[in-house]
Amino acid sequence: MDNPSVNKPLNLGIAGLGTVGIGVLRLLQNNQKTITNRAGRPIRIHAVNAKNRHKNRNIDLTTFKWYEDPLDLATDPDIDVVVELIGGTNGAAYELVCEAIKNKKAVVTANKALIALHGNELAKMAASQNVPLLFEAAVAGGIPIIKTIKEALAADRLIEIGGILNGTCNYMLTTMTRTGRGFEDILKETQQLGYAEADPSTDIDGLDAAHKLAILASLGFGYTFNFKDIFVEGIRNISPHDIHYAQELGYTIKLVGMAQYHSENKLELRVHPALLPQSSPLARVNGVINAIRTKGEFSGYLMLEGAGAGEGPTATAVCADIIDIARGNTIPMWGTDWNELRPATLVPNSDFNKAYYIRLIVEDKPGVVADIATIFKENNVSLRSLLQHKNHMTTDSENTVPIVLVTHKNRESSLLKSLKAIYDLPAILEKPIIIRIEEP
Ligand SMILES: NC(=O)C1=CN([C@@H]2O[C@H](COP(=O)(O)OP(=O)(O)OC[C@H]3O[C@@H](n4cnc5c(N)ncnc54)[C@H](O)[C@@H]3O)[C@@H](O)[C@H]2O)C=CC1
Ligand SMILES: N[C@@H](CC=O)C(=O)O
Ligand code: NA
Repeated sequence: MDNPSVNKPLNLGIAGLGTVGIGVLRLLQNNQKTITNRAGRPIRIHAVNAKNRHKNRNIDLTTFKWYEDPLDLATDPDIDVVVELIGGTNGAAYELVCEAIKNKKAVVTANKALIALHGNELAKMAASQNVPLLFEAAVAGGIPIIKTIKEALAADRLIEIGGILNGTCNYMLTTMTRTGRGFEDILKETQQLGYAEADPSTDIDGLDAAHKLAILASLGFGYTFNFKDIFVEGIRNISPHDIHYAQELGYTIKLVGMAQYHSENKLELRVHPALLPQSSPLARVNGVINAIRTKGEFSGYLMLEGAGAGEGPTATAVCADIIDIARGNTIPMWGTDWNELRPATLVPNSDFNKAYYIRLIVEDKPGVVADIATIFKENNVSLRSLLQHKNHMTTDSENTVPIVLVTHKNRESSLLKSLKAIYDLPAILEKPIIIRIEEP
């Protein structure tokens, strides 16, 4: 087949020279010959942009044109593809992507926040200008999950997608589990490794995982929904004590992002810490590694695991998109026309139906356990186990004791109602800790 663009170089304009941007420059330089062969044409960096031209990045930028304003990349007639690696949803990144599309440039971005919040609007713009907009790096860095859903699973209807979507949280929880160290202590170390978002609260409070989950759900199920309706809870309240008790019960604590198809126009999307049975495949995914499992009506279960963040893996995903554009792959952004996506509502957490881990700090005196059990009974919450632990959590009182409860599957509204009443008991000394249990 004749391809008019064979051997014509593909010219890139790259905005953002941080962890991912520098990774892309290095990868394109190191593997230039292989990439040219596989792309079928040379791929050249024409111009770059970042906030600070003079920062030492240990890489030679003198052969590229430098723009002070990222929007100049969108209007430069010599640029074919704008690569947005700035991050964030407002301001520079959004404007650059819109301007690039308006100027009929292909766009590659690693920006999950942008795609999660403005994806459908951008898909519509890209379709109207007939340009590709690719974002493999935006979900789970180097794991080729976007391509897998869009291409390999294109024939199937997915009913579940989820897993471990944030490398920073997974690294932190893994290190807390291995060392018994506390949350704050480990946070700084994680930031230095280059995995965390510019504002680490985006990672720790679950927002980054929610961005990725929203993209996976739109792509995999074919729906749009209100991003704010995703249930999101981060890992700030996870203590080494809960990690320890969970281990005693045969579980590991991970931050999970789960999307489930419930019925026509109804989806369940949630991000929260969860107790996973130690024998489950996700429980064994440690460190900065991410893992995503899909369940399709015909394909069944499929799990992909790999580096969800970091310079090399993320750059590989960005460059794969660039190579796709060079090859002329023009699959629409959501794998289907943007106007094929239907609106869905999301299940509120009060309607979740899960098993729960609960930790209470109680005054050790007769009748407390009976009072707790009565409240659960009144609210129709069924318990699976109750363990009273020797107190190694607090030093202030010998009469204080942790109680760890595990429930069967219950409606979350009933559980929350019970816990509110339990917290009102005078013998309950701290706000109850609740962690959902994710069982296969
Ligand atoms: N770091 C990682 O492992 C991963 C990051 N991502 C995504 O990739 C994107 C980039 O992330 P990082 O490289 O980690 O960020 P970073 O903070 O290391 O780099 C951001 C770059 O953008 C530039 N920049 C910021 N504001 C700008 C503006 N107004 N105009 C021009 N340039 C501006 C900065 O100078 C810097 O060069 C984000 O969307 C992030 O979510 C995706 C997957 C993994
Ligand atoms: N901050 C993210 C980086 C990539 O998406 C993470 O920790 O997973
Ligand atoms: Na990816």
